[in-house]
Amino acid sequence: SGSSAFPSPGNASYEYVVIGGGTAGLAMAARLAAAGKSVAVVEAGGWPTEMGNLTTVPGYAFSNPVLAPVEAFPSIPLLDWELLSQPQTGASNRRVHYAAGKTLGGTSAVNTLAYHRATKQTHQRWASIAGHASYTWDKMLKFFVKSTTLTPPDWTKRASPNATFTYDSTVFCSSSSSCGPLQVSYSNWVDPTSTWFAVALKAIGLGLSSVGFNSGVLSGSGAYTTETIDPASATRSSSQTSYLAWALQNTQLKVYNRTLASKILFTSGNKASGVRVTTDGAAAYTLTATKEVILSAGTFHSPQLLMLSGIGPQKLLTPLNIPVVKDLPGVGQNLQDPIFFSVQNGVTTPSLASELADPNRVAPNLASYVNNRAGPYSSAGGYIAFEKLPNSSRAALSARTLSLLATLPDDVPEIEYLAGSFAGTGNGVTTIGDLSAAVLNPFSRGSVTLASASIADAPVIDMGWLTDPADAEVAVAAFKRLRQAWSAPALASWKVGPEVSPGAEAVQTDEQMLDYIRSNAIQIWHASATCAMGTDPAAGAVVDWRAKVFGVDRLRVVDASALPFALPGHPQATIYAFAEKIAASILEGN
Ligand SMILES: Cc1cc2nc3c(=O)[nH]c(=O)nc-3n(C[C@H](O)[C@H](O)[C@H](O)COP(=O)(O)OP(=O)(O)OC[C@H]3O[C@@H](n4cnc5c(N)ncnc54)[C@H](O)[C@@H]3O)c2cc1C
Repeated sequence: SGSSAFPSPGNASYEYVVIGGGTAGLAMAARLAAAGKSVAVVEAGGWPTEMGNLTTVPGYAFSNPVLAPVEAFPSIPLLDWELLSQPQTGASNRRVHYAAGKTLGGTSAVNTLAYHRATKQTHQRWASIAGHASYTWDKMLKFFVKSTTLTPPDWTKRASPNATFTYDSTVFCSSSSSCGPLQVSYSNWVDPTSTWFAVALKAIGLGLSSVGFNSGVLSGSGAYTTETIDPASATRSSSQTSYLAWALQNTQLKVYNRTLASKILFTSGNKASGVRVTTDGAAAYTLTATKEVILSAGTFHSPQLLMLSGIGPQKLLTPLNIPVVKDLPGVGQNLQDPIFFSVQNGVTTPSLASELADPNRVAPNLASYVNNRAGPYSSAGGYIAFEKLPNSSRAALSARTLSLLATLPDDVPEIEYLAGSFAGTGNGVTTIGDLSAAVLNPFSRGSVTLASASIADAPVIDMGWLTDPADAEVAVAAFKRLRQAWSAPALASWKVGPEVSPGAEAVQTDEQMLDYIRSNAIQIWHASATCAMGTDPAAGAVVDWRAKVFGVDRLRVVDASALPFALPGHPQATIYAFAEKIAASILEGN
């Protein structure tokens, strides 16, 4: 079926073959196809709507069972790779399920929708590590702009006391011709708990930002974050609903979904020449790439595919009898995974979680969503704040930790605070307010390695949580900040009863705090840098500034794995912009 966008399985040839129809992969594929290139995208999963409304309705984003970070996690094979980590030696030896989207849209179809950008000096740091000025904020801004369309907040629907704010629209497109497919807007409902958390965070010094978190400034304030929500329908905007939907209408892009890539093929001279794939587990075939193979399989699967194809640490490949195409020691190493943990109290207000859990609220909330695209179902939460720890917290840090933190640029926050909630526990309490802190710049390092030489076996994942003592010290300092925020006098009328978790009695000393964190911290789902960008492959870099893999030809890695380090905060905005940048670079002949 040569004219269909969804070709039948069988050998075929394209200029570009993109492995992974996820966040970065669909943006890459759409841009190359829009320029008239012949492009195929290979995606292991199907369509996110195979799980009904779960991936579509913003209110479900946080209650999606796919998020469960526990060993006994629910199986959702239509959406999730079902990855389970190695025991985390720094985190009570827990094995953790790590969600990763297995569907068109990839992880953009299962994430929790927060959209914001990194800081100006983060981009300067990226440019220095990549050895190329094109990663500076000023040079990257056009790609953030090109990937998105911003819709201002709908103040009628958001009508809620104390929840107005200002923001910077100049960092988004100004005319439809310069706008991109990803929809960025604000929830059409304000969770009352988040307005209280805004008060709490203000009490510890983090007032409301006047520009929001898309202008290259994060540290020192809170903000209602933009989200990847299409305001017209109040539904999730993923790379599938945005870039792919557009490309299917406007380009000749070919999509091989339910198709697993097992190996990148090379011709003599280490030139990538195509990809071995299988659709629905049937006979393998080859998609030839006459120009390039672009690997966008994500933080866990991009290094897996590189290693299965002979590119990686020789000492790991040889024992598995994988012929080495290129000994590249950094592949799968350098994994950086921010963790977060919370302090919880009963509170008097309803919240997103309690609204969705209350049987008496289902009918009115559904009516509001269906008829008016408003109410809790239209919302994915959204108050966050960033800071560098204040001097009062730094006083407790060791010299080593302080010197490690001093290697980060001045404007890079160390902690992110997130306002969340759970449905309540009885005793008259209907909502548990959940204030979390994330340690944004882990010094611990994890890895992705192989269990076998076969794609049938999941990659072996070790996030390395809290194995560097600096992360443990910063985590304890952040935990104390959470309690400071909760003890703000302004919250007295809102809080109900004693601290629910971990409990004021049970956790008092630094040691007890660290024990609690080791036993309860979870990932904030931002693992990255397993095929890190840099200039020196001997020092662990896997790709250069063009995202080209060192030591081979015609192969790039474009996704969260190619980021040089953990970005401060939520990465999807930057991953889309990164894909736009490399697509532009390819089209310019770089
Ligand atoms: C639960 C969760 C919540 C998150 N919340 C947020 C948030 O609120 N804001 C934010 O900014 N970020 C968030 N993130 C992080 C962000 O969504 C991811 O970092 C980002 O989507 C990763 O994009 P990617 O292109 O690297 O990979 P993905 O989007 O995961 O794409 C990889 C694609 O490759 C496919 N693939 C893999 N292996 C193969 C193979 N062998 N053959 C064929 N196809 C293959 C996968 O199925 C997938 O579609 C969240 C992540 C998770 C898991």
